[in-house]
Amino acid sequence: MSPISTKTETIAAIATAIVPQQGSIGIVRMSGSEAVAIAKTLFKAPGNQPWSSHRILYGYIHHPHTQQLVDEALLLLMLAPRSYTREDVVEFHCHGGIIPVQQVLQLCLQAGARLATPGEFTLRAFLNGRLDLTQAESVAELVGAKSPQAASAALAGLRGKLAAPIHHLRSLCLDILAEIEARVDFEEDLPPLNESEIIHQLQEVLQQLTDILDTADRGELLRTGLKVAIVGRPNVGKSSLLNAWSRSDRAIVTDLPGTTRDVVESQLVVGGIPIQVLDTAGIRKSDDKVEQIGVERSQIAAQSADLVLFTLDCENGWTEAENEIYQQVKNRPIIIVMNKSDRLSSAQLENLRQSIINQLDIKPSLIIATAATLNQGITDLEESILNAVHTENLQSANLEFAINQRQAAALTRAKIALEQVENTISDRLPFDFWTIDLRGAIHALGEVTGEEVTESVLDRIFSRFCIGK
Ligand SMILES: Nc1nc2c(c(=O)[nH]1)N(C=O)[C@@H](CNc1ccc(C(=O)N[C@@H](CCC(=O)O)C(=O)O)cc1)CN2
Ligand SMILES: Nc1nc2c(ncn2[C@@H]2O[C@H](COP(=O)(O)OP(=O)(O)OP(=O)(O)O)[C@@H](O)[C@H]2O)c(=O)[nH]1
Ligand SMILES: [K+]
Ligand SMILES: [Mg+2]
Repeated sequence: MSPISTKTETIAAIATAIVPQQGSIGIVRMSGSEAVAIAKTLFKAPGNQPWSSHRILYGYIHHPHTQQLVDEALLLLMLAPRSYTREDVVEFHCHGGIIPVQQVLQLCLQAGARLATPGEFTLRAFLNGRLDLTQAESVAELVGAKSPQAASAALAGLRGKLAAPIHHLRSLCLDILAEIEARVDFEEDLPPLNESEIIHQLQEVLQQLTDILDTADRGELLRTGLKVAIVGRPNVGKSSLLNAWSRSDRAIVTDLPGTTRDVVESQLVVGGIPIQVLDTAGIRKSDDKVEQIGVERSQIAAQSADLVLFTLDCENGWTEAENEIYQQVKNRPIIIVMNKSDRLSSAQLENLRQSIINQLDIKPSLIIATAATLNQGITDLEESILNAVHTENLQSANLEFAINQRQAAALTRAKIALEQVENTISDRLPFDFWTIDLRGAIHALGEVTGEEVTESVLDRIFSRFCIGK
């Protein structure tokens, strides 16, 4: 055990995904004061391989009492403070699957370690000052990333690209607070406050906060993504569209109207945005009890979607049936999909497009043509979706990280508090009033970095991690 580490409970967990009969290597890790001592009772390294930090040892894991052989493995030792948690860390790199790692974990627990709670390794990295809270949150976001773009934003966060400016802004606010507080306590002994300088600094902080807050929409898109519902009357080709788009046979397609009875889901990624696509039952009045429930579910799906792909059959054009359904969904963001475009000449298609534009008063970029069964128009569909969610702003954002909802909420509180300070100054209220809101802003910034955060907030954040992280 390294001299600077104090005694800590030793935790253990399987750090890799466990899948029966799969995964060539599985890792069990331990962190805490007893990690090395426990490892030494389980792991025998032939020859004289030194147990020194950042070394890999080769050997065998045995049951400490029966000497029963459990696995042939590698052991990685990282001694405090040079480890992820800043405590002594031992990793057993075992054979994959589920049996070796579970047996090794059991041995660690029997030898005195306790099973780690979700995110507890990263919690320790945070509590021991290796990561601030934004970096710790980025770890979970990186693991949960559904696209390379989401991973890249998380990695920027992990590398402190958000932490650095927030720490900087907080310390600027602390400096301003100190300046003002000095006047509250010793007004007579000090030169007068340079008010315009303070106002200038506040404006600077507010501008940076605004830039950072502008990454929230991108964060939301990259993390949560979009729910897109394909809606329309029966037989227009909704399920065919889902299949063409997801390059699968996910949904049943037949020439019978009323084929889809329940909502069918598929996951896609478009421009880095995870998209949950819902194919729905064609909307019409029906005496069939099952179909009627399906239609109700279509309506619920449309209302819960971020975007509705309102699909029609080009051959039938825009009919009264379309009008009726459109009335039900027009409160949602909509893209009109003219499917079965292969059934029309390009002149006819253009006429249909124009008549829809005239009737609905809708932006031309929100009407696209597809021929689902021929896999045509999918690229246009995706472009139109990215357009509809304004990703041009998202891509030009020159900040690599993207804040999450918790961070956005706290930064908004900080922004409002600083705007309040500006008001207090222009209203010429006494210094005490300035400091109240300034402290509020400092506190909110501290909630982002984790310098001022309650146990329950930490619990909420780390409980979303997986075990072993
Ligand atoms: N096997 C393994 N792979 C892994 C991890 C791990 O813990 N184990 N990681 C876990 O998430 C990530 C890598 N992150 C890590 C971050 C810091 C340290 C570490 O030991 N840092 C020390 C020593 C640095 C040095 O020697 O220069 C330090 O920062 O003091 C290790 C892994 C991804 N891959
Ligand atoms: N020519 C042509 N036929 C299509 C196209 N898309 C779908 N179809 C055909 O239209 C019929 C209905 O397709 P589906 O995908 O089942 O339509 P749906 O809207 O899901 O129908 P319901 O689930 O019954 O509401 C099938 O026979 C498809 O092969 C297309 O782009 N062009
Ligand atoms: K059908
Ligand atoms: Mg269908």
